[in-house]
Amino acid sequence: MIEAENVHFAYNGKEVLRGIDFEMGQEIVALVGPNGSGKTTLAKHFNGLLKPSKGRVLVDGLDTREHTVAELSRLVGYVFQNPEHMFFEETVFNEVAFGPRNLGLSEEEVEERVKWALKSVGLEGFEDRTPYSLSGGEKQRLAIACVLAMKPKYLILDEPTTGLDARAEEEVVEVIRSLHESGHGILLITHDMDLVVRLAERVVLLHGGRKLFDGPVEEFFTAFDVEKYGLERPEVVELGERLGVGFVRSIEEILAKLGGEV
Ligand SMILES: Nc1ncnc2c1ncn2[C@@H]1O[C@H](COP(=O)(O)OP(=O)(O)OP(=O)(O)O)[C@@H](O)[C@H]1O
Repeated sequence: MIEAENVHFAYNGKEVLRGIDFEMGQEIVALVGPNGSGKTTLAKHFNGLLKPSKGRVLVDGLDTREHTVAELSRLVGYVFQNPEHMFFEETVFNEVAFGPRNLGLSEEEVEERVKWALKSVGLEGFEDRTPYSLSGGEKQRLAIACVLAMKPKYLILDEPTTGLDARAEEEVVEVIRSLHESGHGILLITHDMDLVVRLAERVVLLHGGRKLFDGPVEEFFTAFDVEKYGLERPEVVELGERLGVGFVRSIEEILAKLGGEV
């Protein structure tokens, strides 16, 4: 469980988190909100990169103020936006091996983890490639593999599909689904409401450093005024309503519901 209790945080005296309460387990939670609302700042509290100026954050009961980022990254993996800027090794293998080697694991264990992490994101066979030669979607999956190799229980993914074409996006979505199915809790920071409706179980909306919504994705898109916060309702949700089939997350669901009525 990741728990935030009344978290406040200020950069140079300017408060950007104003008393956030939040908790999540092994679920997929979408963290949304306009630019500058505090999403990244909040997420950075969950692996200890930032510490609250007031309130506290607990990760599986560990108070982040009492533990280092290195300790917390074994529990919470953070995949940053545009992760390709963080690659520095010459091969995909070494890129993924970097974290486990730093943990002091034997080379045999390192190899096992690298294989497993690359397989989890569908990049088997890419070991000897240079990270820079990968496509956008492959780079994103490599970044996930690097974090996964630390075997974290929770993953924070910051805009994991931005800039990807439809096919690459689909591959990343599949990786996220399968990580969730294998028991990871996933915090998805995104501006993409289509991604939210496809993947998330719960939505948390930040605005001006405050939490204004925290609930099921269905309630967010049907009972909450998302447009007021500059967010768009996904087309599939609009379509479902117009066709009178209620809340749906995909075209397949619409077809299934219509088919069921015929
Ligand atoms: N290192 C920093 N120093 C000073 N101010 C910062 C720093 N990082 C973020 N801020 C400010 O804190 C506020 C919240 O920023 P944050 O990056 O958490 O928002 P966000 O919701 O993730 O935005 P976006 O959707 O644009 O990524 C913004 O006003 C931002 O300018």
